Amino acid sequence: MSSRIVVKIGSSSLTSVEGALNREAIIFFAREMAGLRAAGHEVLLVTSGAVAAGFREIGYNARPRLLHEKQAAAAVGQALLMQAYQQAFAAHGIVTAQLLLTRTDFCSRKRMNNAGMTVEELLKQGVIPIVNENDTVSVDELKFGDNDTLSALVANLVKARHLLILTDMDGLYSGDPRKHPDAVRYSHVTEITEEIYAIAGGAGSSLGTGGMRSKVDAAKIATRGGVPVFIGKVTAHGDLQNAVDGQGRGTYFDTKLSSLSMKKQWLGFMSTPLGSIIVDTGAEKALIHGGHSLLPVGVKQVEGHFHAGDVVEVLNTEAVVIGRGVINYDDDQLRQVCGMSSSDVYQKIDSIHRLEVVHRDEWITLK
Ligand SMILES: Nc1ncnc2c1ncn2[C@@H]1O[C@H](COP(=O)(O)OP(=O)(O)O)[C@@H](O)[C@H]1O
Ligand SMILES: N[C@@H](CCC(=O)OP(=O)(O)O)C(=O)O
Repeated sequence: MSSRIVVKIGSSSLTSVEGALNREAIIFFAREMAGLRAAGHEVLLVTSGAVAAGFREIGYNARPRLLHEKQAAAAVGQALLMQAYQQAFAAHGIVTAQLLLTRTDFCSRKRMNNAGMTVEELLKQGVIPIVNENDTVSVDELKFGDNDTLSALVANLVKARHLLILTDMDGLYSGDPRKHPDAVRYSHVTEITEEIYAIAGGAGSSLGTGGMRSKVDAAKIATRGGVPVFIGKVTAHGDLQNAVDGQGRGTYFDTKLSSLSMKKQWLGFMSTPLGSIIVDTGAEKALIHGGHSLLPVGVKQVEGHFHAGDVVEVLNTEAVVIGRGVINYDDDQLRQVCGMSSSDVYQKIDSIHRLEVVHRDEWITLK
């Protein structure tokens, strides 16, 4: 059956430790993706490797750590990366397109929809869109950093049938196999729990950025959007097709039965919160388990400057983020009424459009 597939390839699979593009690897992946196309699938590629491919060329001895150095290396490496993909796909008669995206492109629904429409047109014309983060213009606090999150957002945007995150490890293990050789592999994860996060650990190889942790983050975003995820290794002919067919060397993450609406996906994973509020345990329960709206009485503290209609992050008393929502108050209004009963709020403020601080329809649980 034909379907739309997003393939994400990490730096560790595309470059050597010395900082050069592994052209053989690119030729191999292009051939495998051409195979998926020949089998009737639509393919989108999210690729890392610009920094890794460019740092030696620009004159650095090791992968740079400073933002402006990484950006400079990416500017050199991105051109090399695209040139290599273009040549490799052209050998199979496939045209490629470059899409460089930033987090802000997803924060604005208009820009996101425009990107979506461009992708649709490219796929319609038989082109393979090749996506990377626009490293040159991304500032630190608005960076995806790794491309795992980006691939999940792209997969949700195009309503992919599968997201395949390819890396140098054949899936998620019970501990980092580099440090724990006796770790065992999970072939299937039905729910991404705290335990799964704990074993995914910190940053990854010397070439990559996100490690397993960011891949699990990505799996959470994609599966909540209704896209099943594979994290694993593709090194031999047929591995990629096997990954699509459920026979891959890696870990499969199931989708939630009821996938989130695009509106809630945007709220949870693409919007930029402009402030945060801390709520008490009663309000936490009401929001997470009761499916209720947040009322002023449950708000303990307000941080940041925001206006009604902005998105804020909601934290519990242990400072853990429990979700995000669209706020119905300006921050100074909310400071005046936090902890108050609803009747007192009406007396304190003359004109409120809504009593709820965050309405349940404008809320997403992230805990
Ligand atoms: N529990 C785990 N299971 C598998 N790999 C893990 C785990 N914890 C950490 N890792 C590390 O994550 C690395 C992959 O992440 P990364 O280097 O960012 O890859 P990429 O460049 O492909 O995105 C692996 O090489 C491995 O060392
Ligand atoms: N946009 C960056 C991606 C950074 C990175 O290393 O990502 P990844 O290998 O996916 O963890 C690049 O192309 O170098």
